[in-house]
Amino acid sequence: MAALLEMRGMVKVYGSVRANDGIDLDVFAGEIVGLLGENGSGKSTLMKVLFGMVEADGGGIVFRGRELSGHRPGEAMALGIAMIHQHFMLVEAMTVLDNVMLGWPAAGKLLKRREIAEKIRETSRRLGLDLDPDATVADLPLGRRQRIEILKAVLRDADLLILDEPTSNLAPTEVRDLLVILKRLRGEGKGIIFITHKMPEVIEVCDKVVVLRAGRVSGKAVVAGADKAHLAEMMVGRDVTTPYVVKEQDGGDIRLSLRQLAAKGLGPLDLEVRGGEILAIAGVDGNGQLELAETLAGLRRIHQGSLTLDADDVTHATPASRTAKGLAYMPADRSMTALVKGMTIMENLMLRDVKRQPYSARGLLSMMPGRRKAETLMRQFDIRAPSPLAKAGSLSGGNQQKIVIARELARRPAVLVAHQPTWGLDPGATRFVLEQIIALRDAGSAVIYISSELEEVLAVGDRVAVLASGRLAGIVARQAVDLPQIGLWMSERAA
Ligand SMILES: Nc1ncnc2c1ncn2[C@@H]1O[C@H](COP(=O)(O)OP(=O)(O)OP(=O)(O)O)[C@@H](O)[C@H]1O
Repeated sequence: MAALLEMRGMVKVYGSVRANDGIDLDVFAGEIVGLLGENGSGKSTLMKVLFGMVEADGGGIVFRGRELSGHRPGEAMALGIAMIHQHFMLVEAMTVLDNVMLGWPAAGKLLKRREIAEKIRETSRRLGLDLDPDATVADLPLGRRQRIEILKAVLRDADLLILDEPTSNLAPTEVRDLLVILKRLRGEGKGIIFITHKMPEVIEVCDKVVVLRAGRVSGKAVVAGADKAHLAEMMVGRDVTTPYVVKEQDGGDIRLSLRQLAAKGLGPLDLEVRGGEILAIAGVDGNGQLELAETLAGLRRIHQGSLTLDADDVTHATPASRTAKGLAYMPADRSMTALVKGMTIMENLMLRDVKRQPYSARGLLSMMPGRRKAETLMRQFDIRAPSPLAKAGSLSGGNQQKIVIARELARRPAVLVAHQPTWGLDPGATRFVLEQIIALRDAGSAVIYISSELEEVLAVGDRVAVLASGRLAGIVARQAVDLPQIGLWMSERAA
C-alpha cells in the first residue's frame, strides 16, 4: 500500500539555524504518527512546510500520489490536509454552525443551513464530538472548541490531520476525550500526525513515533510491543523520573495572605503561603484557577477581603507595584500575554529591569550588561536561539515559554504565582523548570503553583489545595494526601 504522505529530505533554513535538516516522514491512511522531540527540534517547522505556511528550502512532498511544492494552505486544504492550530481560528460570538459555514468550499454553499446543521449533528454523534450546531463558541470550553476544528476538517473530507500539541492546554478529561476521537478518526481511515511531549498519550494512541533532534530524525519506532523505557529514552534522552524533594512545613514567615478574598468568579478565599513552601493548587480547569492567578497578579479587581504580600496590604495595588514588591507571575498563556513577540529575546528577558542599574541608561536598556545577563539566562535555561538579539516570536513554542519562565525566576521573587508553568515544555525542560521552582522555595520564596495536572501537583506541592467552583474545597500537607479525598474535593460544587 502506498503511503498517504511521503516527505523526503525536507530542509528549512532560518538564517544560521537549520530548523529541518533532511527529514523523512511517512504517514499511511488509518495511522497515527507521533511526532516527538525536544523544544526547538523542528516539529512545527516541518508541519508548517507540509501545510504550505512556509516554503521548504529542499526536499520533496508527495501526498496521495501527487507532488506538492510551492503550495499554500488553501491548496493543502483543498487536497485534503487539515491543520488543527493551538490557537483556534474561530469567531467566538458566532455559533458552531456559522463557524463551520465560514470557510465552507464555494461548491458546498449550495447546501442549506439546515442540511449542514444535520451533517454536524451526524458527524458529532459518529465521532463523539458532542457538539450542538446552535451553541455559541464563547460558551464552550477549550476542548469543545478544538473539536469544532476537527469537525471542520472532517466535513471538508480531510484525509490527513495535523495536530500540533493539541493536548497541551486541555484539562485531563478533555485529553481523554480527544484521544478517543483520534482513535475513531483513525478507524475511519484518516492519517494523523500528532505532536506531543507526553509519553502516556503516545503509548495510548500512536502506531509509530518519529523523534526529531536538531532538525534531523534521531529515532523511529513502532509503538506496539516497544519497550516503554526505550521509547522514553528515545524521546527524552535522559532520566527525568527521579522524584522531587517535598518539604514539611518549617514555619517560615507568611509571605502571602488572602483573607476572605473575593473577585468575580472567585472566593471568598482564606489562604496563607509561607516562605520556603510550595502551595500547589489542583482542580479541574475552569474552577477559578485563572481568576485566582489573575487576581493575585493584580489583573482583576478584588471586590471583598484583603491580600497582603510580606505584610504589606496590596489588595488594590496595581500589577506594577506588586511586581516592585517582589511578586512574580507566570501566566498560563505565556506566549500571548507575557511575551512581546516583535521584541528581541534580550528585551523580553529585561522587561522588568529597564529602570534598574546597571541595565538602565537614561531610561533605555543599556546594551552590554543587558546582553551579558541575557546570554547567561539563555545558557542557564537552555533557551535555543542564534543570539539574544533574535526576535522572541521566531523561537519555537517551548523556547518562547522558557523566556518568560527565566525572566520571572531570575528576579528571585518573594512570591511566585505560576500557572501551568510546564505547558508546552518537553520533559527535559519540564524537569529543569520544576527544579528551579523548588530551588526558589529552598531559598525562602513562597510559591503558588496552579496546575490541572494532578501528577505534577503531587510531585512538587508541599501542601496541596483544591479549587472547586472558585472556592477552596480542601487543603492538606503532601504527606497526608489521600487521593480519593482529593478526587472528591475536585468534584465538589459550591452550595
Ligand atoms: N520564523 C522563524 N524565524 C527564525 N527561526 C525560526 C523560525 N521558526 C522557527 N525557527 C527556528 O527553528 C527551530 C525549530 O523550531 P520549531 O518551532 O520547528 O521547533 P519545535 O520542535 O516545534 O519546538 P517546540 O516543542 O518548542 O514547539 C528553532 O531553533 C526556531 O528558533
